[in-house]
Amino acid sequence: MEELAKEALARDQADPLARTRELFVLDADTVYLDGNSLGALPRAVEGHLADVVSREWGRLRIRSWTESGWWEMPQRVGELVAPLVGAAPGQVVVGDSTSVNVFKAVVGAVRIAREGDARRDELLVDEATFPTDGYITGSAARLTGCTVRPVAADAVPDAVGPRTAAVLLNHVDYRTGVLNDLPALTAAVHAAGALAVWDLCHSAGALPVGLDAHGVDFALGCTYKFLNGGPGSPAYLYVRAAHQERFETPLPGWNSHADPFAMAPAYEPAAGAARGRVGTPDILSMAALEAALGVWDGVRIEDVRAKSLALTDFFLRCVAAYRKEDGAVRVRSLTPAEPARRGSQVALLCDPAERAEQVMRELIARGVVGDFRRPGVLRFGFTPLYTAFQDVERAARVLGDVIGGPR
Ligand SMILES: Cc1ncc(COP(=O)(O)O)c(C=O)c1O
Ligand SMILES: Nc1c(O)cccc1C(=O)C[C@H](N)C(=O)O
Repeated sequence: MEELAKEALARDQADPLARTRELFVLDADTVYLDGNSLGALPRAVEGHLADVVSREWGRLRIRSWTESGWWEMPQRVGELVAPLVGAAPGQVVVGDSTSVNVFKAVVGAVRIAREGDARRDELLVDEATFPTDGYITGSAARLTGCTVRPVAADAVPDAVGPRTAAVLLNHVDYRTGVLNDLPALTAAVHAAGALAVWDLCHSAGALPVGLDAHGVDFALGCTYKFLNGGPGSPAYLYVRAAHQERFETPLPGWNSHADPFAMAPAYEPAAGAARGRVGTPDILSMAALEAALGVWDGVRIEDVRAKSLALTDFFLRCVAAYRKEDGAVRVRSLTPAEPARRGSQVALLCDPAERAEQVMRELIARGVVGDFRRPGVLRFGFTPLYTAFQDVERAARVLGDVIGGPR
């Protein structure tokens, strides 16, 4: 087993992304593998937030809406997210939560689909979706007179048809870490004349997305996972340039008006990404996100993907090497070994499932932080900008110890 520790050291020494770890606040005695839920704190955030609070808010006060660029922040920070998801400028706006952006995107997509064919009255939703997407799509369906049909992502090409208005899919499954085939599924949705809406929460910042290249219609995601924006940091909405003129938001707040300060009684939508705004943006959270996105300077998402796959692959190998066949708890990976099907997390199903929560508690007590999802899944997220191969080896070794005791 010393071999694996030696390999981890050598791989860290050769890692072209090793320098970015220094940009984060981490502690030496903890292996943090929960960046797929809440990313670690980038060092630059604290000083930037202090300045925004003390100078921009404290001294400039109301002037900051113009002088500190607060008003334009949703679009400006959107332009920082755009290259990470493969979007040319002018298509991404930051604000609100993922849940709220699911609502804007799904209703917007239905309205556009109906312009083409008023009979389209069905929404397909990834049956394994993170719950909020399903709940919100259900409500969007009731409001637009659609029905919702949950389907497995792989079954979308067979299920989508002439009645389908839009399909909501998750790029990476939050529970299993399965990476869905965004190019192929988007193409299948389009072949049926419907629109594709993608939730990128678990892929943005971990792997290339290619929204423009693959013709995605709408996309949204949170910024507190692999984009490290902080707890509750604002989400983003992508509306493909070709749809922006026809995008009729279901939440036409005054910030999305063509001339907000006209305070006009009649609504006239803004052009471009600003149409996805609603009300006053949360400046402090958005400021934290803006500073956090600085860690991407000079980083290529392709390099991040290469390291992500190397980390998850190495973790699967280490887990296989360190687990004991006759241990108290057996684990089986729900995350595909096939790289093209793998996001940036590994989900291990415990047998017996009831032991999983206790296993994760024990791991955390021993300095390895992942999370637990019912009924018996241990989730480990790998953030290439700060996860080291030595972290991976240590996490698997501690896991082997925790699950390897007598039955
Ligand atoms: C795929 C996915 N969608 C949505 C959310 C959450 O949305 P919100 O930021 O609105 O809580 C999460 C995680 O919390 C998620 O994993
Ligand atoms: N958004 C979260 C929160 O507000 C509290 C605790 C966890 C979360 C999460 O991000 C959960 C996460 N989306 C998941 O994949 O399970």
